[in-house]
Amino acid sequence: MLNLACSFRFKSVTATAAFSTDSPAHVPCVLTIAGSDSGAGAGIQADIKACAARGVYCCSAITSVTAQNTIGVQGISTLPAAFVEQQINSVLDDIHVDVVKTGMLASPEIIQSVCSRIKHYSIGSLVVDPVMVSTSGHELSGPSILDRLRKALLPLATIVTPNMSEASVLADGKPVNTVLDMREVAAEIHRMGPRYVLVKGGHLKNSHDLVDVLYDGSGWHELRGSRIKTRSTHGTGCTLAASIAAELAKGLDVLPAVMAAKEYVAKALEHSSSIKIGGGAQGPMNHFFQLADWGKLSSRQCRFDPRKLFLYAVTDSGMNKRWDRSTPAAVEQAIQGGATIIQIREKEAETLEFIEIAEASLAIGRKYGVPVLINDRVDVAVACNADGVHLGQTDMPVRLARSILGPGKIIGTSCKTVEQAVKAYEDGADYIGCGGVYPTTTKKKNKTIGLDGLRLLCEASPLPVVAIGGISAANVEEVMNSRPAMLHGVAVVSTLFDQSDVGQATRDLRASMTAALSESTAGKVFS
Ligand SMILES: Nc1ncnc2c1ncn2[C@@H]1O[C@H](COP(=O)(O)OP(=O)(O)O)[C@@H](O)[C@H]1O
Ligand SMILES: Cc1ncc(COP(=O)(O)O)c(N)n1
Ligand SMILES: [Mg+2]
Repeated sequence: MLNLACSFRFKSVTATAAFSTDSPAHVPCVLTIAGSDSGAGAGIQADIKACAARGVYCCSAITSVTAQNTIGVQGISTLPAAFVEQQINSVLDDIHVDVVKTGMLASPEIIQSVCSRIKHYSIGSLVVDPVMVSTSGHELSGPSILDRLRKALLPLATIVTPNMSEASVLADGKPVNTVLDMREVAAEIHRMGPRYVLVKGGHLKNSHDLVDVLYDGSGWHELRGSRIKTRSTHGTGCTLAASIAAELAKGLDVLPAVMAAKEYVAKALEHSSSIKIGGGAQGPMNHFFQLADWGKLSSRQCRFDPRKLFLYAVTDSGMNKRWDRSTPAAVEQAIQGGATIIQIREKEAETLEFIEIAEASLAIGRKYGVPVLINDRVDVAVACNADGVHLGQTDMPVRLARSILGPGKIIGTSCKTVEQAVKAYEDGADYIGCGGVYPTTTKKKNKTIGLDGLRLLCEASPLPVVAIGGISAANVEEVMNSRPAMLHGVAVVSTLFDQSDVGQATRDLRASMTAALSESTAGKVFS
């Protein structure tokens, strides 16, 4: 548990501001203009759920009402454009909306009305999900809308998010079957006016990985994720677009917003594979898999669980080479021995080799549910969709890394002083690595702060702390018995990896930690 005394001291200023009556906090707000899905897996219903799950308020203007379920679409009733316009006026005349998101717009007249309202209310952030065919394969908007979509709506869009078949239709039937096709069609659609184009790869065939391609007018970002085996894919596109709108409403730039939204959709899919709603081929997702209160999520996705810091294994390429074993093999042995979090530290590897090592280690971590972080290299972490990064004081600043990685990734940073710890908290870090507690050869020129330095920082830190530096089974009891309030674990390098048997070394360390815990008298910290 976090020590409230410590965290309260640093949060008291924030807490006062957050609860002061004279300036109520601004709640990020999205207006979705889309169709209703009676099955509630897609459309307006998905948008409102996704926004709520992301901590954002969502208003709605309904364009069509569909009789729909997990089997398909049984009927569509499209509303008059004037009434869609009236709904939009009602919202925007009264409520401050940060981002507008459009879904199913089934007539050219409705598109015209939407464009006129976007201009009239000077909406500066617009996410267009060009819904044409539902995931169940039913046409939702026909070719009659294409002209207005391309010429009137796309030029107003911050980002447009077609799936592969929608991208093909927008590009006059150009085949879109491969990632290369996705890159090319994204550039073609970009020429129609949107600032960003995200071609979604959920329908990529014969590919273990899923790739979404984001094009910003000058370069492409291939956002990879593993395909999740589930029937609960109804509404994935709506949910992604609404989540992007929610992240933009919270102030993220487009790339981090897309990445945070992808992360959310992937987690929702992972948590939905067990739910069984409806009898059709595509069931809905569980948007609320991480139920949390409004305030917490709007600033950051679910809080980092500090228990993950308990036995923190930091790999070392030199040691693994010395013992003639690959880093992924060492990672698996450490996890099997009881490591609770992994950091891939590759000081000599070239970028490609680092990415390959990281991807292989991530696959192992995901198999055991153990987070795998990347040391220093945010670019490598983005490239392999790692669970997060650990940054030194001279690496990329935490605040910048947070803006790139979004709220869903774990960011740790090394601190020796209380000032560094407070700044890490203010900049959005999840935990602090504090050391070197004892002299160590693993990190050159590393000032040793001793147990006193560790205790001093832990007592003042607003974030969970993991101790690092020369820690082994021989001295871990002393570290744990010092029991500073925010200490949640120990990070070790040579104790595990400069050994012939990593698994056994990990088990020995864990046994010493468990023994120290059972004898300790101070309050529970290593929970
Ligand atoms: N089975 C899956 N596993 C992981 N991600 C998926 C899966 N299916 C879709 N996605 C993701 O969901 C988002 C929506 O993609 P897609 O399903 O192609 O859109 P649509 O629902 O509009 O057809 C994309 O980010 C895509 O990568
Ligand atoms: C009313 C409505 N709007 C949009 C979709 C697209 O759903 P998906 O996100 O699966 O492409 C849908 N099926 N129904
Ligand atoms: Mg879609």
